Amino acid sequence: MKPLQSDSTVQNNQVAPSSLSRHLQFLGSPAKLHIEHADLQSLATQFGTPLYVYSGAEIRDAFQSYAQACKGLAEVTICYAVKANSNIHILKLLADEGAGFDIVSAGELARIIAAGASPAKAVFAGVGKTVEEITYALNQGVGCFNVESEQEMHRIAEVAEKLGKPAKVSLRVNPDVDAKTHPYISTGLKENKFGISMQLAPRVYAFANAHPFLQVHGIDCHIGSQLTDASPYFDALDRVLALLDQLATQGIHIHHLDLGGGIGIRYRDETPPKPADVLPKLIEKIRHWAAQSGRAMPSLSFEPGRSIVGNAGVLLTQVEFLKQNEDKNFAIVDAAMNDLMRPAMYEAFHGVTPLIIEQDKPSAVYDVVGPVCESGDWLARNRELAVAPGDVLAILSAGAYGQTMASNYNSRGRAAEILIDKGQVRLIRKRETIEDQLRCEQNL
Ligand SMILES: Cc1ncc(COP(=O)(O)O)c(C=O)c1O
Ligand SMILES: N[C@@H](CCCC[NH3+])C(=O)O
Repeated sequence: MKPLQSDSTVQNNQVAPSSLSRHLQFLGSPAKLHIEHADLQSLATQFGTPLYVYSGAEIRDAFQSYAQACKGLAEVTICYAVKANSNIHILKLLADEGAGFDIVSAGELARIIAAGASPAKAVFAGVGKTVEEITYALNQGVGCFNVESEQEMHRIAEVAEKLGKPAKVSLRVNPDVDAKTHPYISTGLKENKFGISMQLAPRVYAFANAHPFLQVHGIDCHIGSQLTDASPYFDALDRVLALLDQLATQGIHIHHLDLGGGIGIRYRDETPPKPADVLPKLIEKIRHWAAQSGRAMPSLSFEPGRSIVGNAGVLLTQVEFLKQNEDKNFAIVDAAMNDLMRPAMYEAFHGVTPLIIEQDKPSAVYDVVGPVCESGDWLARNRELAVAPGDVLAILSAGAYGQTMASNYNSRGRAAEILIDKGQVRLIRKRETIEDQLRCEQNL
């Protein structure tokens, strides 16, 4: 295959070494990619591709980086955002580490229950909670609803009254700050659908405070995802604290702050802040505010998703064909946009590397594309890769919003998932079969 002229858009070599994490390393000669001590090529041979593989140690380390950043500073619960990766074995691992959970649907609540976690440690966000979802959550004893509209507050009150079960509520406020991230994953601007405006919040709190079946628990604010700059967190916190002062003058006292998730990860060359860079400073600001206004320090929670699991996972995919059209080379692989939606949806960058680095193997510049019938079905563009048909590639930083955003488009089954943890290789989700896909449409 003729190598293309390299230009500045070409990603030289297969992988930005910085995207390889502590538990994802090339070992041996020839260099083979490993997660902890498991050889990924052997896993691809044993379990087939496409295959998601996660490092339990990486997930634990990432979770502990949050827990340690807050240790001794305040009463803090880290509520892992289930939408990032909702495999029940990963949820169990995190529950065992002490995580609470941020959920957005009855399905996510059912998953944490299946994982053996306590619903009381779950906060339920989302702009469109149905009566059925609210009923289920109250019956299961969900910790708190993060309420996103006045209408939703009324609905929760009605359901709670009907069931005779008081509901704990926090308002998710929209602070109208720019999280400086991709517009599709910014959530804290007034043009976004999320949260209640600062202007409306006092009225909704007053309603909740007066209702016999609502218990005002706290305030919640999540401004967006893949944040690489910490300053929007501080802007949002300033606005939240100002609102709390205003509410206090109405006799509404808030004792819990949920500051959301959103800390980014390195996909290519980003330098996102670490929890230890951000959380202690946020906590210090809250402590200072509480001391100045003569209040007790509130309890806190954070809702990280991507930064817990993103760099703990890779997607393994086999090269089926190398193809050349005009002046473009394609590496056609067996994973596609239905397995990893992020490139098609956000033009997101993911590092790519062959699992085995063979010296002297000729390289060329490829677009790595899947078999789905869409021109947008690409996983990586303009990458210099030394590959041949049959080789297996790792798509890096695929642990968050990978499998959870997967679909059956083109009637493709979802990939299998493997967790490497404490020296063991565990299949944590079977590959979806054609029969699995047909089940909901047959024998009706
Ligand atoms: C309400 C809420 N909390 C937490 C998260 C987790 O965000 P991230 O994965 O960026 O940490 C999200 C997703 O952006 C969210 O919508
Ligand atoms: N799906 C997004 C993140 C969305 C965050 C949810 N509010 C991504 O893949 O980056």
